[in-house]
Parts: sequence; structure tokens; C-alpha cells
Amino acid sequence: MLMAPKFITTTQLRPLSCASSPTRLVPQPPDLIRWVKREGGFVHPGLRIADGDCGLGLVSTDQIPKGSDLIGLPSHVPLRIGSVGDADNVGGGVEPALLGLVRRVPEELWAMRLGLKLLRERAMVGSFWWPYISNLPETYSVPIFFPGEDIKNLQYAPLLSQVNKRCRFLLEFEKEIKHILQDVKSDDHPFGGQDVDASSLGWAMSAVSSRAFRLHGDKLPDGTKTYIPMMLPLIDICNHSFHQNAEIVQERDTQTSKFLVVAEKQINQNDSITLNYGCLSNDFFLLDYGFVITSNPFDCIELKYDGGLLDAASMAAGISSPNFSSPAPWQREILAQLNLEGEASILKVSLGGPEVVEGRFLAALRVLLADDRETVEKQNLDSLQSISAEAPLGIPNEVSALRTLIALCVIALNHFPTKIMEDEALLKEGVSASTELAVRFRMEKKSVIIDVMRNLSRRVKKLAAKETATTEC
Ligand SMILES: C[S@@+](CC[C@H](N)C(=O)[O-])C[C@H]1O[C@@H](n2cnc3c(N)ncnc32)[C@H](O)[C@@H]1O
Repeated sequence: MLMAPKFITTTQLRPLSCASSPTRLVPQPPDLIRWVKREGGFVHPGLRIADGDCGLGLVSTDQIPKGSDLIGLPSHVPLRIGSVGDADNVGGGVEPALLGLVRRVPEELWAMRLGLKLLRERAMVGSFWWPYISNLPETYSVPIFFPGEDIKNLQYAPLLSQVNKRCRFLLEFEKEIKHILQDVKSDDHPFGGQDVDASSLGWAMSAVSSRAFRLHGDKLPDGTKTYIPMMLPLIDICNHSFHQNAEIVQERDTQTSKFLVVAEKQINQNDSITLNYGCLSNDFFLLDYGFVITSNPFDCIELKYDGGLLDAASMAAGISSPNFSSPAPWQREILAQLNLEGEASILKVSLGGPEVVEGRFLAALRVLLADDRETVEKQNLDSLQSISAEAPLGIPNEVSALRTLIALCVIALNHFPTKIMEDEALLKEGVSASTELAVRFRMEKKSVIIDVMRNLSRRVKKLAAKETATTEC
């Protein structure tokens, strides 16, 4: 758990500490639409910023036809870390000291890299981006800021481990930054001599993870595409929907508008302008954006592939002598091809989402429940991994695999310390915002498991009926 940011304030520098407004960094920030237009950007006249259920959002005051340009940002407006020179960004000269810090952040925490730049601009009086930064929320509902009790309330080990990893990183990075910057003169100091602690780093990382877009950068000499995280002022006021009505188009050839938001469908009066942040599980939505989506079709649960656990699940499902923990050599070969055995193995498997059962996992179950190699070798690995390839190794094999999975779901469900009904009762009592988020997150995970069980049970019933019909014929 991290605390709200606290910084030393000097007269020359804009304080990094929280302003009095409970929501934005300053109580009355500049008009973002006016600023974007002043900088040469385009904003459709039928748009306004409005407060709603998801915080601020962009709302249409008029009917807007499909294909219309909604927002256009010139290339100097996005906040990003450019290539080493960073000369193409107005006010974006990243000092060597800041770049040195950026390079210390692991690639997977890209939001922290850009977060350092954001912190630098937040500290700097006269920053070109101040009209934008002053409009940013002062707090974020991501779990690194949850009280310890609510981190436990998530009840889901993979997310707990991610939250702890981020908190640990921020605490370590605070020490590292303090050590590196202790002798740096105020003129060369990336934060103008201000102290930066884990909480302010967490604020910056969350501001970026919840608002930045990863857009195309230059192609590398070998042809691979690069993605550059950028904060896109005003565009990032658009909230998320899987049924979005707008999309970001990156214009690479014109000099005036490099980043466009275009209406993907007709937008009616009072509609919110929405973008799709990605087909993500609730783990990512909560960790990076601080919200949870009810009945998220992309939510899933993560399990560790474990022969002993699968034997237990299989026996609970009434399958006699399963051999998940002692596969035959030919079965081991297939497990290695599925990356479930051997040095390069990846033992994380998932249930839920559009796939229902991760292909590698399903294939492993089918193969380990098959009695003979010949039947398995008649199938290719793709069909063994596909749930829509109905019973590729025969109905009894498929029923055993699905029943094992259902039993595994029961085990996973029993692993949660509370039941959905208890969670619902807790929410009815009225709890803090972070407890509510944690409880809703774990309820969604349990619903994913229940949905998978229902889906698999339907398949078992269908197969059983098919088998009966074949026997009767
Ligand atoms: C890119 S910002 C969008 C603007 C933001 N609402 C604001 O007030 O500045 C992303 C944040 O908006 C909120 N948000 C966006 N879409 C949401 C949704 N579908 N449900 C709940 N919160 C959402 C979350 O707080 C998220 O971190």
C-alpha cells in the first residue's frame, strides 16, 4: 500500500503535493478544449467535457455523423519520451539525469518511464503541458493505493502478486532515485530539487497507465514496429467501452493533425464518446485503470498447471486412475510441444475469456486422458487445442477432460475465502470505494469460474446425449 504523495515545496517550483480539489490537481484547471484549439488542434463543436459515472468524459451535444473527425491533435501536443534528442517535442528536452532514471525502469513498467517525464513536467514551472497536467486527477483508484486490508480483499493470488511487485518496485525505486540525485545540483535536477517518493512515483505511474495510449513509433531497421506510449490531452478524457463509438487514427504524413479521434458510428446527442482501451481482463483494468467491468467477456482466471492437482480434480470427477502426475514418455513429448514441460515451460494456464479453456491446457488434458498414442497422433496439435473441435479423441475422452476441468473449477471456487452471496451482502452494507472495488473484482472472478463450469457442463450434456443416441442406433 502507498500513501498519497507529499513533496517539499519551494518558491520557484510548482508543488508536486496534492492540491485542495478532491478530484483534479488544481481546483479550477484551464479549459482543456480551449488549450487544444489554441495549440492548433481541432475539437468538434458538438463536444463538451462532462462529469459522469466514470469521472470526466467527453459528451456530444449534437448528432454527429459516422466518420466525422472529433478531435485532432498536432504532433507537439502529446506528452511522450521521444528518441534520445527528444527535440521534436515542445518543452520536451529530457535532461540526461531524467533519461538515466528512465533507463533504470524495467521495460514491463513502461508507464513508470513516461511517469518520470510526467513528474518532471508537473514539477516544472512554465511547463508547456501544465494546462493538461493541472486537469489530471489527483488520486487514482488502482490497488497500489488500496489499504492493506483491501489488497487482501482481492482474494486472487495472481493480482496480489502483481500489486505487491509494483509496490516493492516503487519503494525500491524511491531509494534508488534518492541515492542517485543526492548530489545533483538544482539546475540539473530532473525534479527541480524536489523530493520524489514512492507515492508520487505511484501517482505518476497510475496517471500514465490509466491514460496513455501506445501508438506506432518509427520502424526499426529490421522492419519491426515500435510502440511509443503517449499521453494524448483531451483524447484521454474519453472513457472505455467494448462497444466504442470512436477510434484513434494516427496520421503519419500530415504536419497539422497527427492524432485523430474519428466517429466509428453515428453519435447521438448526449452520447458519451468512448474508445476501446483493449480486450483486457479485469486484472489489467483494475491494476492499470482502477476499475472493474461487470461480465467482462475477456476476464479469465489464471491457474498453475500442476499434475498433482489435476489428478485430484480428475478423481473427484470420478475418473479412475488418471496419470497427470506421471505421464508416459510420448505424452511428455506433447506436453513439451505445448510448453507445459521442459526448460521453456510456461505453467500459467487460464480458464474463461473467449477461449473458455486455454488451448494448451485443453490439449494437455485430452492427451493425458487418452489411452493410446495412435489415436492422438492422428490429430494435429491445433485441433487438440481447440474447444470447438468437438471430441477430437472420442466422446469418452472429451467427457473425462471436461469433467476434470469442472472439478478443477470447483476446487478453484472453494479456494476463495468467501462466497458470492457473502460478497453481495457485504456490498449491501456499504463499504469504502476501495473495498467495493476489491469485492467486485473477486465476485467477477468467481462468476468467470461459474460461467466456465456452466459452459463445460452444457458440452458434457450434449456429448452424453450424442453418445446415448449412437449407442441406441
Ligand atoms: C483515460 S481516463 C478517462 C477520463 C477520466 N474519466 C477522467 O476523469 O479523467 C481513464 C479513467 O477513466 C475511468 N474510466 C474510463 N472508462 C471507464 C469505465 N468503462 N468504467 C469505469 N471507469 C472508467 C477510470 O477511472 C479510468 O482510469
